Formats: sequence, structure tokens, C-alpha cells
Amino acid sequence: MTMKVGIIMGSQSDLKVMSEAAQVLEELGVEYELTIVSAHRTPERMFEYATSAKERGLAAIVAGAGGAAHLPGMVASMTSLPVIGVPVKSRNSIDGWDSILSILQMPSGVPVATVALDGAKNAGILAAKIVGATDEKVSQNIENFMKEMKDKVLTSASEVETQGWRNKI
Ligand SMILES: Nc1c(C(=O)O)ncn1[C@@H]1O[C@H](COP(=O)(O)O)[C@@H](O)[C@H]1O
Repeated sequence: MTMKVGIIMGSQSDLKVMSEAAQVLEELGVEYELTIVSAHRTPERMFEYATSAKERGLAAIVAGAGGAAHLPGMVASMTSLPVIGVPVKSRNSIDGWDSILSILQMPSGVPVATVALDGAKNAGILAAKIVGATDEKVSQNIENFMKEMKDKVLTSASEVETQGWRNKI
């Protein structure tokens, strides 16, 4: 069975940031589902989502939220799947620290793998790596992605060296 990644977020206002997780999963050839679930505003829906995630064939859940970002931790409390939390810098946030700390500072026994503020792309890559641990095709796609990234840096390094750094600033 091909494993999928679940992408959820607390509000449609998180979609711009969270779509970066979906984009990178597409690049890496990983199937995903994406929806809006809120611990605060739709608690029953969150319960249903988290408790049925494993039987729907998900390998990992990427959960993004801003402000009092309880969604990733609450979902993690109800599933044995790994949950990757994305602190979103929402409109009324305290510079994003509110969401960072509420996702990062989980009590012992209920881990959420927390990425950087608005770090949805890295959350997607991490989720793909979880899928890639048991899916050779996805693992190969990740290796190609890493090689392309390395090649880009090496090309830019030689351009800076050969053409002079002044042309590059
Ligand atoms: N942190 C949560 C949760 C939750 O944790 O359940 N539900 C919505 N929110 C967040 O509230 C912010 C503002 O939402 P609105 O823009 O809808 O007012 C969003 O960043 C969302 O993730």
C-alpha cells in the first residue's frame, strides 16, 4: 500500500504557508490529503481526523497552526503516527513566538517534531523522509532532490569564484 501524508491546518488563513508542504510532497512523488481542522473550533472533527488517520493509510501528519497552536499536540495525543508541527506566524501573533512555544513545549510522552516558523516546506520533506524509510521510490526521489540542491550550491560557488563576487550582489 502506498502511504500518504496528511496535511492539516487550523484555518484557511494558514493555507498560503501550508501549501508549501503540499508542493514539496508533489515534487517528491508523495501522495497527500489536505484539509482544515481546528482543535478549538472543530474539536469533534479533530478527534475524528486523528483517530481515523492510521486506518486511512497515513504515514505521518503535518499540522500547522498559529497563535495558541494546540492542534499539532492534540492530534499527537490521539494517534501513534508521527506528527510534525508547523508554527504559523498568523496575523495577530506575538512575532510567532506564541505558536512556536505552544507547538514546541509538549509534555514528556507526547512528542511533536517541530520545524521553524512557517517551515512548512521542511515539514513536507521530513514527512517524505518518513514515507521514504519504507518506500524505495520516494527514497530515491529524496536523494535526487538532495543532489540537485547540492549541485545548485556548487554551481553558484564556482560562478562566484570565476566571475567575481561583485556581479553576484
Ligand atoms: N491555533 C489554531 C487552532 C488550533 O490549534 O486548533 N485553530 C485555529 N488556530 C489558528 O488561529 C489562527 C487565526 O485563525 P483565523 O485567521 O481563522 O482567525 C490561525 O493561524 C489558526 O491556525
